[in-house]
Amino acid sequence: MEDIMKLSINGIKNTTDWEKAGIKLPSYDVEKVAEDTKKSPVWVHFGIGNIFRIFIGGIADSLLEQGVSDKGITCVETFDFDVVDKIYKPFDNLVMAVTLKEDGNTEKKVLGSLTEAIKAQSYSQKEWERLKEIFADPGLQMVSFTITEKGYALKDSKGEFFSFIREDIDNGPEKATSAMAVTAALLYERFKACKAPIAVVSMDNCSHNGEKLRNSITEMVSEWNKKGFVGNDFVDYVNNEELVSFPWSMIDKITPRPADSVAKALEEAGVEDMSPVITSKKTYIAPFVNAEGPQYLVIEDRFPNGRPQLEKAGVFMTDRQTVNKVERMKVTTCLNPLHTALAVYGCLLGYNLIADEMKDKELSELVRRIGLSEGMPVVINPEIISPQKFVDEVLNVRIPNPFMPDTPQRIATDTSQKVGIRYGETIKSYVAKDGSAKELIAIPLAIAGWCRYLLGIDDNGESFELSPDPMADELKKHLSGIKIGDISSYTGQLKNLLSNANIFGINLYEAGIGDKIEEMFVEEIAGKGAIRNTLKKYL
Ligand SMILES: NC(=O)c1ccc[n+]([C@@H]2O[C@H](COP(=O)([O-])OP(=O)(O)OC[C@H]3O[C@@H](n4cnc5c(N)ncnc54)[C@H](O)[C@@H]3O)[C@@H](O)[C@H]2O)c1
Ligand SMILES: O=P(O)(O)OC[C@@H](O)[C@@H](O)[C@H](O)[C@H](O)CO
Repeated sequence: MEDIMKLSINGIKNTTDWEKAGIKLPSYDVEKVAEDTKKSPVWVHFGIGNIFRIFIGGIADSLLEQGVSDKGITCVETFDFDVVDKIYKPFDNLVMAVTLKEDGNTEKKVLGSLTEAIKAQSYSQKEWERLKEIFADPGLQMVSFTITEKGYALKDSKGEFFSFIREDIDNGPEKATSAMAVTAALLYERFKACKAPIAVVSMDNCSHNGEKLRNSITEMVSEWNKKGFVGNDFVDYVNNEELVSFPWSMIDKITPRPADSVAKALEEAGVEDMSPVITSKKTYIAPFVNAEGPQYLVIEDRFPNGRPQLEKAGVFMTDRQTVNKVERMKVTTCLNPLHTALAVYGCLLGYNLIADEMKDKELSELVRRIGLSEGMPVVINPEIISPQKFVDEVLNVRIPNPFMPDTPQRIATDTSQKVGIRYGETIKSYVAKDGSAKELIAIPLAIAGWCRYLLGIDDNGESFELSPDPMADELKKHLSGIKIGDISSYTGQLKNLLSNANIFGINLYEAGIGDKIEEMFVEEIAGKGAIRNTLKKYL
């Protein structure tokens, strides 16, 4: 029996057991770093889930290990308070980072760089006052975000404010609840306290993420201004990029939900209480995070109050144009569109592991065509990373990594929020180049697959649970009346969806592929096995 090791500040004091188990520990003084960071915070992060913990937390850990920084990250959650209560507090904010290599080896390191975890609840005076204090500190340099794409949205697909955003607008900064309102309210505190500059950095997978974050924050502030909650001087502060900058970024590291197999291996090595939890808000999280080794973070170097030496931890610091090119390369052509195709077809064809799908002749061909034949011709080379090398690594090393417990079900989450970026941008590039996107086959097939996925019935006729999506109810309504095995039940139900430029970034009929997608979809509802047959026909 191994000695029991507890992931806690006291637990990691007995270094020998951890070393014996092959788990690296922080060489810096975790308690001192936490104490110093609480006294003068420099970096706050919102959306403190899996990728943040291993990748951004790993960057801060690396800077501490190298001695180029003596501060960690202050973690803030606006959405899922269970994350703080179940995963941060019981483990003294420590993270067990597990890297799953392609050769089957794993690297394990405890990260001590997450120094405080705060629930942003404006109704809880203690936590709200603490947040105000942090934002009032002139030394605070940056606030970053991984709150998922939907965390930035203020309006629904009809262009109306969501009801929770409407409440945030009506209730003003003191009662903010959503991530955007909380951020705007805390920037207001900073403005009132010191007017010091700050960088507000989205690290989510959305195209032009900095612009998206900026638009949402400035819109919230403008609505509050109209209602008299904040003055014009604050509006000017938030709109002045010399004072409040919104750098663009590109982030890349496949970070699956925590796997039971990894929890078991850690427990067998002697680390106690490693079980994953699924919170009531459906965050899949554990005291550990499992992820692949490759990682890329590219950030626009626009930090008006200075910044940690991120480049020392492998972050590419560059200009906005280069970030935009890298981001387009990854999110719109070389990685995420492939992922979404594998997500929807994986659910339809009964897969539970992305790596297994790469052994499937049709699915492997589908993503090769999306990335290599259809995506690559419209990629603009960002120079700092080679698109060809990048896509080759994605297709041949990263997605097929058999040790990565990544699932189509995870990637299928919130697809309605992503299709516009993952496919719409490439479709628009073809329209700009050739006048239409008619020559595309694999991308329309991926979109038809998503529509077919929304029926929640797989290729064997068995029903499956759709992954969460904020538009799920609305989308299901679009498809009402469609029956598998009865192609006459299709009477044009997809037309509203496929013509919705809010979802796809472009009206797909105007792009010349709406009819083709309908045709593929109808072929896919013909009966059992129709999805497989359709893939074979087109690939
Ligand atoms: N996991 C990956 O492979 C990966 C890779 C690159 C980029 N990303 C980006 O990071 C995001 C988060 O991924 P993750 O793996 O950490 O997910 P996760 O589920 O582990 O964490 C998501 C975090 O965002 C918060 N959140 C969710 N919805 C929110 C909302 N509406 N408003 C505010 N906060 C909200 C959650 O509470 C949680 O803290 C992704 O959506 C993507 O944009 C993820
Ligand atoms: O994180 P999401 O939900 O935007 O998308 C799911 C995956 O495609 C994504 O997480 C990838 O794993 C990631 O983009 C790789 O860097």
